[in-house]
Amino acid sequence: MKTAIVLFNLGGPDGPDSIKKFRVNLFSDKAIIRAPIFIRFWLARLIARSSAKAAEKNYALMGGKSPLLAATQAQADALQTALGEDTKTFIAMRYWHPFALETARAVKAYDPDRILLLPLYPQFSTTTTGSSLNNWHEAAAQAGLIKPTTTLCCYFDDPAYADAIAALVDDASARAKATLPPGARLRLLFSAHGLPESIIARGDPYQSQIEASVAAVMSRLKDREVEHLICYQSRATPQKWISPSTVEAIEQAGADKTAVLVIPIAFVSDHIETLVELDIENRELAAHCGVPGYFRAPVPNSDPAFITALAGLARRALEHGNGLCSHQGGRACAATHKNCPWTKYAA
Ligand SMILES: C=CC1=C(C)c2cc3[nH]c(cc4nc(cc5[nH]c(cc1n2)c(C)c5CCC(=O)O)C(CCC(=O)O)=C4C)c(C)c3C=C
Ligand SMILES: [Fe+2]
Ligand SMILES: [Fe+2]
Repeated sequence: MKTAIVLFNLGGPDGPDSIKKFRVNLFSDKAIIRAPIFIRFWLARLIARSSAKAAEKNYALMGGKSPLLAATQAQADALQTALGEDTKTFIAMRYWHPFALETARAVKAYDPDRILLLPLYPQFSTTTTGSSLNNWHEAAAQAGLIKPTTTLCCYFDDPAYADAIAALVDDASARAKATLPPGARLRLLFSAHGLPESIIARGDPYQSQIEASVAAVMSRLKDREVEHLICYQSRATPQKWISPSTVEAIEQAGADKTAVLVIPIAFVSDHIETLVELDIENRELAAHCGVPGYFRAPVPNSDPAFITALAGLARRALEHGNGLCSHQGGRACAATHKNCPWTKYAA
C-alpha cells in the first residue's frame, strides 16, 4: 500500500530577498494575528516592517537564509528510510516554499493509497499545527487531492519522543558539568516558543502540553532532582506574552550565580531561534548578567532516537488511528486523549 507522509513546519526564507515576504506571510495568518482581514493586512506589514532590520541582521548571521528546510529534508529522508519502500515523505511549510499547495500537487502526482499528516511540532498550538492543518485541507481541496487521511495532531508526551529528548539532555548535562567547578549549581531552562497570553486564554492547549512534555522528560533524566524551570522565548508582537521569558530566566540565573543548560523544548530542528537567539543573543546576555556557565542542549534534528520515535508514531497512527494523538477521517481520537485539540480547532 502506497503511503504519503506530509511533514509540516513553519518554513523560513531561502535568501535575503525572501525575508520580508516570509515575515509578511507569517503576520498575515489569522491564526497568528487575530484581527479582521482588512486590519490584519496593514498590521502584518507594520509589524513586519518594525522588526525588519533585526530580522535581516539575524538571518545574515546564518548566511542570509534559514537552515530549516535543509534540516527538515534530512528528517524527511531519515523517516522515509526508517519506514521502508512503500512510504514517501513530503514537506509542507506554512509561510515559505514548499507551500502546502505545491506539496498537495506533488502528493497527488505520487497517487498514494493513504496520507498521514505529521506536524513537526510535538505540542499542538492553534498558531502552528492548527494553522498548518487548516492550510493543508484548503490546499488539498484546491489540488483535487482526495485520499483517506490520518492526522497526528500532537505527541508531547509520547514515551519514545520523551526518551529521545531526555537522552539529549542527559548528554548535554554531563558535558556541562564536566566544565563546571565541582559542586557548582546547574539549572535546566526548558525554553519553549512563547505565545500571546490572549491565545492561551482562548483555550490553546500549547502551554499545558509544554508542561506535560517537560514532566515527561524530567521523569526520564538520570538526575531527576536537578533544578529546572520552564520559560518562553521569541516574543514577536507588542501584546503580553506568557511568562517567565527566557531572558528573565537568564537574568535570574545571573542574580542566583547559577549556570544554565537551555533546552529548546518546542523545536525539533535548528533554525534562527536556536542558532541566533539562544546561541548568540542569550549567550551574550548570560555573560553580561554574570551567569557562571551557559550551555545549550541540541534539538533532535535527525537524531536516530527521534526519527525512531516519529516512525513509531507514524506506524501506530496508520495502523490504529489512535496513536498519541491521531485522527482518521477527521474523527476525534479515542478516549486516550483528554481535551483533544483536534476536535476543538482543526476539524
Ligand atoms: C505572533 C508571532 C509568532 C507566534 C505566535 C509564533 C509561534 C511559534 N513559532 C514557532 C516556531 C518557529 N517560528 C519561526 C520564526 C518566526 N516566528 C515568528 C513569530 C511568531 N511565532 C517570527 C516573526 C518568525 C521569523 C523570525 C524572525 O523574524 O525573527 C520559525 C522559523 C525560523 C527560521 O529559521 O526561519 C520556527 C520554526 C513555534 C513552535 C510557535 C508556537 C508554538
Ligand atoms: Fe515563531
Ligand atoms: Fe486527540
